[in-house]
Amino acid sequence: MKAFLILEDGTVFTGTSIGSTKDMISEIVFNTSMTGYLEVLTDPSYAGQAVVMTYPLIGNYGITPDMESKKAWPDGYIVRELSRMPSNFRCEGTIQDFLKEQDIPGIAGIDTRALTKILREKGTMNGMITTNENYDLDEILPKLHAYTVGDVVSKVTCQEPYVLEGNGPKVALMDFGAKNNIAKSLNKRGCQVTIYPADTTAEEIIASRPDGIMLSNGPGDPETCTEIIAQIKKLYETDIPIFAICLGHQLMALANGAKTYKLKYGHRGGNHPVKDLTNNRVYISSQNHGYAVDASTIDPAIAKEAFVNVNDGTNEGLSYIGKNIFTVQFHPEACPGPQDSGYLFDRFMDMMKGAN
Ligand SMILES: NC(=O)CC[C@H](N)C(=O)O
Repeated sequence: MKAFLILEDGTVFTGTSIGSTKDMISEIVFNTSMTGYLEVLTDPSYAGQAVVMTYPLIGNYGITPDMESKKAWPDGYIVRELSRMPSNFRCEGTIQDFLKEQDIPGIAGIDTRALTKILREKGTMNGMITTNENYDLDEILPKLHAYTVGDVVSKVTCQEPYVLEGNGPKVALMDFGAKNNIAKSLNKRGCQVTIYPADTTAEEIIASRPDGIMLSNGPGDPETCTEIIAQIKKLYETDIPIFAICLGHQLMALANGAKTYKLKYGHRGGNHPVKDLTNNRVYISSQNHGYAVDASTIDPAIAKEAFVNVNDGTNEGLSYIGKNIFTVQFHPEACPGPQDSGYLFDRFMDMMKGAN
């Protein structure tokens, strides 16, 4: 069956329908990872977005147990070619069946390079995937212009707290849409990790007397998370060590008076170089974000820039002055992507043990 991807600027790509055949409107973003398509599909930070994979062949090792959450989150999926014969010793099924099962509409067989060039030059924009050959641009384009995603954190967070047992430090992980490997990375280092819903109050977290607090990644515009930001401000006031990733990093900055802004087309992929400003070392990082902290709005008495993106100079991390708090925009938990910055979990362990 034919499918059409219609962009807000009126461009139309014609391809083949994959997954669900329902109509979908979403923000279209591109990811440059060469593998790890399952981790991308199950990363809750993609809620409210449709993902274009720039790597031309997707699904060649099928469905494997590499899920970063219980389900797939993107609104839509856009690929050049889907593998018809996946092959891997861990393969449990095809991506075609997975997309159908998860009710995610998609389109295959389009020139994803041309599409990515449009998004890179004009910036991220909204789009629609439809199988209706009689689509009417006059009706659709105003809908695309008007579309906004709204509050998505409440859709992806867990409903009840749950625990990963461990004999080491007790970590309270705030789930704004956490990827599984954040809790796993801490648990692997011995931590007892309690995962809390995003609307848990600071008082409740503090009362549980954690040795450390972890603020997770998550979807949407950080500025819309006003209630969570207010709770994070109270967590900042304590002496509890805090480590934050991606959305968590942005929310901690907002809680301390800094501003965030939307990047033209975001950073999504597995090879983004970031520089650690304490030793000028460059690490290759996994990234997935559309917003960034505006470094010029950070109060130098509160925090200093700890990492910058080598490609475009945007902020990639902050270290809070006089506090055991550090935050990064990239993903030390990888999944998918390089594990170069996994040492940051060790730094957090040292903080919790009082070494820093
Ligand atoms: N992966 C994330 O946590 C993304 C944070 C935020 N939603 C952004 O797009 O910038």
